[in-house]
Amino acid sequence: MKTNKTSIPVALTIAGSDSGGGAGIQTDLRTFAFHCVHGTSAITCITAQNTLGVFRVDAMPSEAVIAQIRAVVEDIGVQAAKTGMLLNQEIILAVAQEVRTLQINNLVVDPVMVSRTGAQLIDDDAIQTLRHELIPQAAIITPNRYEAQILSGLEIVSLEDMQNAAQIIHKNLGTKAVLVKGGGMSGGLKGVDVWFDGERLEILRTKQVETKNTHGTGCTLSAAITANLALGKDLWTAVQEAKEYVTTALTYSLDIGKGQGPVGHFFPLLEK
Ligand SMILES: Nc1ncnc2c1ncn2[C@@H]1O[C@H](COP(=O)(O)OP(=O)(O)O)[C@@H](O)[C@H]1O
Ligand SMILES: Cc1ncc(COP(=O)(O)O)c(N)n1
Repeated sequence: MKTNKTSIPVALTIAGSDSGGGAGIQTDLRTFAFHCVHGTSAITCITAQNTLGVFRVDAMPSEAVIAQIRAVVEDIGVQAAKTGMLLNQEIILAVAQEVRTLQINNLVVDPVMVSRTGAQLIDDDAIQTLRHELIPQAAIITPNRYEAQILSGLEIVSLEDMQNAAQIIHKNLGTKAVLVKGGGMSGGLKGVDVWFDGERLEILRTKQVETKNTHGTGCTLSAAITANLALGKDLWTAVQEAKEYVTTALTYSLDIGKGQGPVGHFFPLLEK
């Protein structure tokens, strides 16, 4: 049988495993695949997790995280990368060092600290390291409401607060662009995100999707941005298209488990 040798963009996710398959590495790889981007991974930790919550977290040794990143980048090469749940200070330092040394470009940092169910997903001392070592190397960071509060020091209840937080985070943390996500907001702001890149302050609005099944929205959005960057799109286009992708995935979210089910990626197949 003849094989087709296909050249394809490659993206890397450096993140945690979600046993329930709704967030983390599992949803990142799925998102890459639905963008026709080859997905590679460096696993930072293993969570025992389902639609009801996170029950246990086991960290990978930082040397194992470093080895995975090097194995991928030195052989296959990546056009874009994202970070998700990095868990502790040692892993964040290791990742920041590798990103610098291997000159990984197009880095999307999803500063996973607190889930929308309120579960803390990172050690307290790791937040400072994330802020000073990794975020300055990012093309874009994508904090949710609670993460934006931690990074900006502002309490966020209104659209104006989201706009102020995006500007403060951009000024203080040295990233090229910031997207403050509104999934944790109330008062009609759930589908509303705020972008700031030092020049343009933009509001990305979509319809608010009425579903309890929102597990994995943040991971899906940052993975879709990463996939779009790997495909060669500029940052603003990558964000706009990723926002459309996550909105559709929410519309097709999966009613599985007893709690918050995951967003659904199978919409192109279901619509056939
Ligand atoms: N109910 C909803 N309707 C429409 N968009 C939503 C809804 N919930 C979340 N989103 C969108 O999903 C993306 C992820 O945001 P968010 O849920 O705040 O992130 P995280 O999962 O990190 O907490 C954002 O683009 C946000 O606007
Ligand atoms: C392993 C892992 N990584 C990230 C998240 C955040 O998920 P969400 O996209 O719902 O904010 C999670 N719950 N588990």
